[in-house]
Amino acid sequence: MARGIIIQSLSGFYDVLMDEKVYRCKGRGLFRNKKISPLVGDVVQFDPEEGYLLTVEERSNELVRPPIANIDQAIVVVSAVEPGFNSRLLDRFLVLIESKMINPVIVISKQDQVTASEDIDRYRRVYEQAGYEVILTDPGNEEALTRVKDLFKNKTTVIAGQSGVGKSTLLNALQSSLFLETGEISRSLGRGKHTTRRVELFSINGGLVADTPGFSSLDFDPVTSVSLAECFPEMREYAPDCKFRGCIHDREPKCAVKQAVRDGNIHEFRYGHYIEFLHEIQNRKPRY
Ligand SMILES: Nc1nc2c(ncn2[C@@H]2O[C@H](COP(=O)(O)OP(=O)(O)OP(=O)(O)O)[C@@H](O)[C@H]2O)c(=O)[nH]1
Ligand SMILES: [Zn+2]
Repeated sequence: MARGIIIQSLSGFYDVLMDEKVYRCKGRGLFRNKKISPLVGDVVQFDPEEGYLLTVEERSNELVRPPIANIDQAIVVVSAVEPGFNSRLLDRFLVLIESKMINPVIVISKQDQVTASEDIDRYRRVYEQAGYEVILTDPGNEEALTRVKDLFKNKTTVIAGQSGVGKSTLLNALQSSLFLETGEISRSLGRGKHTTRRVELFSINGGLVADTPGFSSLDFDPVTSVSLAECFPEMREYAPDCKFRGCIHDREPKCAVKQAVRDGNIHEFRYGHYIEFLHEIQNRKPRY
């Protein structure tokens, strides 16, 4: 019996990667009966001679859009300009990624077009202080591209970020064999065209990367008001010192998180976004 990772699925067939070879397999009635639908990223046991999937191993996580399982890492791309740096949107991506137990890394693109570099530098420091790895890139910066490339080793990675921030451009610069389409940003609409569609995992520097943007949906469905603070690494550090158990760091007295904001150890805009997201979650309509 052999063990591999599904890197592509197309109309009933699954391409399974094992030892740098791809085996085209069929699912089996077994899966349909058990209502298991194999996903790209699934670790499977399979029969390489007959070309059949046998079992799907338990997933560490899964996304619905794009449909992909067992993601270790998400590279969140935000651009410094066009579209301009948006910390609220970045924080939304970070919360969703953290809530799926995926490790986020922040890439700030288009550094070659930056005029007010001190602003971007200030953001870099805030996010580094919060506990994130931050890499400033542009297609000509070999040193930064090498840092990004080194992230992929032995991991399954998705690239996330708003349209037009340069996700395809970054992947192209990393591995020209990926040949992703890049679209000129549509200035009139202020957003790029969606040019990346399929879900497929590509080998890159000893790991796998999805060629489609991760997290096309940005609502906080699986996040509760109690679990939200755990999606902010700098809050995880202070929350155990809050006076009240179950403190959600909003109106409670003797809150260690709010104290850390006053002391300047947690950045104010990060806390502000936390409160915004908290109220959004508290006000969401229950679903029946
Ligand atoms: N000057 C400069 N332009 C960049 C950089 N990165 C991307 N661009 C340009 O920005 C535009 C959008 O880049 P894409 O790579 O298509 O963006 P994307 O995030 O893949 O967009 P979607 O496919 O819509 O999600 C293209 O015109 C790129 O040439 C950069 O670092 N510097
Ligand atoms: Zn608190």
